[in-house]
Amino acid sequence: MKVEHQIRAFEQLLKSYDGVMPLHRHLFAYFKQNKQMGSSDRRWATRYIYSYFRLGKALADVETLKRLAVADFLCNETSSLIIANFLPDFEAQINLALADKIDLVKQNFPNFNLSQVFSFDANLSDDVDRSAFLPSFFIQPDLFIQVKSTHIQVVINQLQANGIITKEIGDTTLALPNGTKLEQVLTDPRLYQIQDLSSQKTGAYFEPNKYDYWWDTCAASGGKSLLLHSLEPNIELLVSDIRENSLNNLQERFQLAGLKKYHLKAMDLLQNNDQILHHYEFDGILLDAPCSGSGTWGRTPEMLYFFEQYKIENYVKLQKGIAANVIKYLKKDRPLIYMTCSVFKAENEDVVTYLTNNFDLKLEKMELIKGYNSKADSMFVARLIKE
Ligand SMILES: C[S@@+](CC[C@H](N)C(=O)[O-])C[C@H]1O[C@@H](n2cnc3c(N)ncnc32)[C@H](O)[C@@H]1O
Repeated sequence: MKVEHQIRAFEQLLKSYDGVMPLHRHLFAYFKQNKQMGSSDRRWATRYIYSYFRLGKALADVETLKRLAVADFLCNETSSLIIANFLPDFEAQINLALADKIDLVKQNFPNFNLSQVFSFDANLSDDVDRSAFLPSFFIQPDLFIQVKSTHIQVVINQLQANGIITKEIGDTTLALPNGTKLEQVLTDPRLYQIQDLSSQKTGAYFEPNKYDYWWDTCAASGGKSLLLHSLEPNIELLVSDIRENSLNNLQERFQLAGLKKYHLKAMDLLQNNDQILHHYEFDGILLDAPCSGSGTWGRTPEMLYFFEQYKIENYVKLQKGIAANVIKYLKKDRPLIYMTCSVFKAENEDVVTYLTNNFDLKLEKMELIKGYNSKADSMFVARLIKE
């Protein structure tokens, strides 16, 4: 395929995308509309546009296609027509270690500044290691699944029989290459749950007791509820979310996992819900809050390019507002588990400080679970006890 053809396909795709919808959804719609693009065209256009956004705001003054060549060089271990055409001297270096590739780019583009890849540096939680976090955007994260320890060997066998490189992480977690089509390989969907590694690690903060009644306040399709249930199968749950359709998905997942003891309510937790909830008292509350998602931008690198700073404050208002409305339904001495998939201090440690300063809550422990060294997302979790 000629490079001109790939360039045209990339430029048209880039022009068509405004950052409003997630890039993977845009690509799905775009390829559906552009049926003349064959599978190879689609694959290259996808690789190029993801590489392009992984560069964030770095080298903004460099011409688009040259910038794409730098991005594609940093993000891939195989060459491309774009690299061969626009950075021919780099082509032979495609298999260098990432740190060496970054050095090579710096030597050739003195304006290259890693901190412009993620241009919200000043907002990061304190213990993010910038020197590991920033280059992590050039590496595609893995796909993680949680599997019951009793089934893990069956699952590994099925994956390996299909030639899928499988990394075992602990007794119940597997890391797989991103894009693995699990439903085509694993015949029984009850055997596994897709859940990021850091998300799985938040479970260590839940500490439920047998027969507890917990509330998953922002349940979406139920990832954290399923994690809680895997830790304590006797638990009873109230699950809620403002989005009714996400709760439909949750019901399917609960059925597959055999989670039966639950009640479901679609609720806007910024409103007063006393009419519905006045008699409720929970042994634990999960608040997996709506957030910027900045800990997951390795999977959605378009956000490095399109996210706007002012949005952080909007999320903080949501987080504080929802927390303020749910705490009163928590029993004394029991935990509120506050979580985000953000790496921003304002959404994490600062919200915790707000909660301990304004409510009868004491911080037991908190952590920014760093995924950037494990090809995973980063998450924040805090365990706060009602006094
Ligand atoms: C980070 S997601 C939750 C992910 C989920 N817990 C999981 O593990 O898959 C945050 C959720 O908060 C919900 N949400 C946003 N605003 C809300 C509100 N005002 N009241 C209730 N839920 C809200 C969103 O619909 C979204 O599903």
